[in-house]
Amino acid sequence: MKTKIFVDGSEGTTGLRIHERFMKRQDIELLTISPELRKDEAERKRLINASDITFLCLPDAAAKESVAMVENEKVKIIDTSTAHRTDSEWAYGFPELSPEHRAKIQKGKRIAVPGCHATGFISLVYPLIAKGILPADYPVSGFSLTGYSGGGKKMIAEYEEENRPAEYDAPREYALNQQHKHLKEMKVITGLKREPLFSPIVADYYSGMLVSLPFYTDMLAAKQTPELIHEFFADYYKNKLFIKVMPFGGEAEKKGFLSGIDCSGWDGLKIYVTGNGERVVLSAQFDNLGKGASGAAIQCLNLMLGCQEEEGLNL
Ligand SMILES: NC(=O)C1=CN([C@@H]2O[C@H](COP(=O)(O)OP(=O)(O)OC[C@H]3O[C@@H](n4cnc5c(N)ncnc54)[C@H](OP(=O)(O)O)[C@@H]3O)[C@@H](O)[C@H]2O)C=CC1
Ligand SMILES: CC(=O)N[C@@H](CCC(=O)OP(=O)(O)O)C(=O)O
Repeated sequence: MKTKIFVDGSEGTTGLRIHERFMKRQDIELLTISPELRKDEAERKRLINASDITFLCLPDAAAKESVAMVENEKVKIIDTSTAHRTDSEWAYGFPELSPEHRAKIQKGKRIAVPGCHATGFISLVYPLIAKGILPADYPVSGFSLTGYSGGGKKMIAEYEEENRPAEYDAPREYALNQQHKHLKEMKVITGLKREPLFSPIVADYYSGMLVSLPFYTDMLAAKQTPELIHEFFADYYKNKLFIKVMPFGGEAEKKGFLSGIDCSGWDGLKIYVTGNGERVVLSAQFDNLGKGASGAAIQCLNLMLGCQEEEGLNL
């Protein structure tokens, strides 16, 4: 029997990507909403309760409203918004972090898909804290480059507007008040004692991310070198389809540049370890719309359905 799926917010950036990926799948029956009714509460409620699994691709407030509409206790929810990511009743949709995360997604009825910046940050910090390499009270800081699709339909329209301001031609730092919406999940999911100092930067390309976090090696729990940290990550993410730890001293270092766009259109995440004996930089490179949003959401769905984890994804 086919799994009935409804995408609430199917005309948004993330919703469209999720919808597109289902077009080719034989195991799924898509429940669709008429465009003119897509914000109609009664129609959304009807479709949510008629589905086996509903994806929420909505702003936070609307995502909370949708969850409150669930009356059919069999309905499972995969929420791409920030609304439920630190709620312990929800599974955090990042299966590579630990066997416990994977199991909670497989058995779960409520799954929160990680935020895009948070995906890169947590892929780097969670393993280091879990294995005692990074003290939980380390003052973690970092920055993150993102394509403008990370800002959804509104930001896409602003960047693609013919008479846009000249400042859009250059990368722009934001979240200057240090209150970015992903800080909470970065702290709660990794176990850090405080929220990191985190500076996102949006630039003039459609999609792709590069999250980079610097560390002093002598402030880590045991004597570390970039080579040892590289070995650690390669082992931690060994045999993971969606996470590749790139060779130490490989192509990127030979070129001398890491780009924010390299993983655009790909659903996995690459990790780089660079630096020297005193200072090491860990970087996660991926697509904000792939492993940072719709790719991660579909990966969670596949785990819940018990099918191939990579079904319908670009790897
Ligand atoms: N873009 C990205 O890289 C990522 C986005 N996310 C998250 O995914 C969610 C969706 O984001 P994104 O796709 O970028 O946003 P968009 O703004 O592109 O899309 C949101 C969609 O939700 C619709 N919508 C708004 N309110 C309601 C409502 N009350 N009922 C039904 N539909 C509604 C909007 O309608 P309308 O078309 O009229 O505007 C729009 O189509 C957000 O929570 C976002 O933070 C997560 C990870 C990455
Ligand atoms: C460029 C840009 O504005 N990007 C968004 C991130 C999009 C995202 O990941 O949003 P969720 O938290 O809902 O997952 C931002 O930094 O707020």
